[in-house]
Amino acid sequence: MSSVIYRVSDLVYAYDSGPRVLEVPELEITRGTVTGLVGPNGSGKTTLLKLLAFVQKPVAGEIRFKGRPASTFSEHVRFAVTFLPQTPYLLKRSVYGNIAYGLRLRGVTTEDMDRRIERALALVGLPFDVCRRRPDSLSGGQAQRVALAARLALEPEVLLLDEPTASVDVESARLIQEAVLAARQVHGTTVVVASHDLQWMHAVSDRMLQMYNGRVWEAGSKNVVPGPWHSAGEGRWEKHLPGGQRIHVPAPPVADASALIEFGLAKTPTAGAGLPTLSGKVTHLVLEPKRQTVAVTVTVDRLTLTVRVADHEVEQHGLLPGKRIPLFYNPGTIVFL
Ligand SMILES: Nc1ncnc2c1ncn2[C@@H]1O[C@H](COP(=O)(O)OP(=O)(O)OP(=O)(O)O)[C@@H](O)[C@H]1O
Repeated sequence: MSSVIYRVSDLVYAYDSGPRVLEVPELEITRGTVTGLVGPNGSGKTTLLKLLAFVQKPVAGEIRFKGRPASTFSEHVRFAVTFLPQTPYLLKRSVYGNIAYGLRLRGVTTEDMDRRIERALALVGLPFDVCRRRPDSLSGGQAQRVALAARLALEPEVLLLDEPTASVDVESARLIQEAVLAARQVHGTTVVVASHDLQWMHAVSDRMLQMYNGRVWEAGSKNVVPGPWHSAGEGRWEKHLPGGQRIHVPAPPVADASALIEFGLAKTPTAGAGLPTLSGKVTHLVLEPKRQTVAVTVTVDRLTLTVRVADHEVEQHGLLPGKRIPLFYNPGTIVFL
């Protein structure tokens, strides 16, 4: 069995006849992993999740699921993939009725039903007697956990979650995190989750993808740097930062295009030798425990950039908030979005 569960190629999506809101030349998702999608509002996270859920049809390109091309009506994806939208809808019936609904559709028998519902509720930290309650008597966090339990009860191969912790309390966010990790561990569920909660994402995801303007790339040291870019003559282009520093780029397609730039920590005399550098101040550090890395946020004039370093480098180089550090970049590798 291949370890790749999704293989996306040349995917394009646009709503009605509007502009392209998603362009993914290639993307693979490995079975049994948790992939986090991060990006600003409108960057395309929900759109990508809906395409992976096969509830929307791409304008162009293909999504292969378990090695086979899949469409919105494919039999082999219908029961394998389940999607929890940002504001899940609970039916006007008891909690039990809500969770049982999907199970009945899949032909689960009555004896199995109670066992699966109890197990799913336990995964999200709710007792079985919540079954009698009506959705309108639940708090926002409980309702979100019931909606998640309804998906977990299906023991799906793929669980797609859109902002599962957006409007829940801290305890619910923790329980949702545990439920996601348990689903992966117990059933080998592949999870793709979009969230703005970076700390939460770092705790659950094996891999993080960054989205911006409908594009996707591995999150890490790449930063979106907005224009405008100014011509410096002789084919040279640069951004003028308010403190007087400049970022040199290849010719942009339009003067206000955004550039994708990878920065490195110029920590030794040889790292980034010969490449241009910027001087910035460390503002905060976020531990990424699963990767044993730390995301270092650095402010360069008024531009906020992120650099990823191995966790041992933090101590080694005394990276503390307030410390001034040099960052290098390679103008030859810069692309425009
Ligand atoms: N139903 C729709 N009709 C037209 N355009 C849409 C529709 N839904 C989303 N869009 C547009 O598609 C783009 C991507 O939106 P999407 O909801 O996928 O982003 P997102 O990253 O999930 O945002 P958020 O973090 O706010 O949920 C945006 O420009 C948005 O305005």
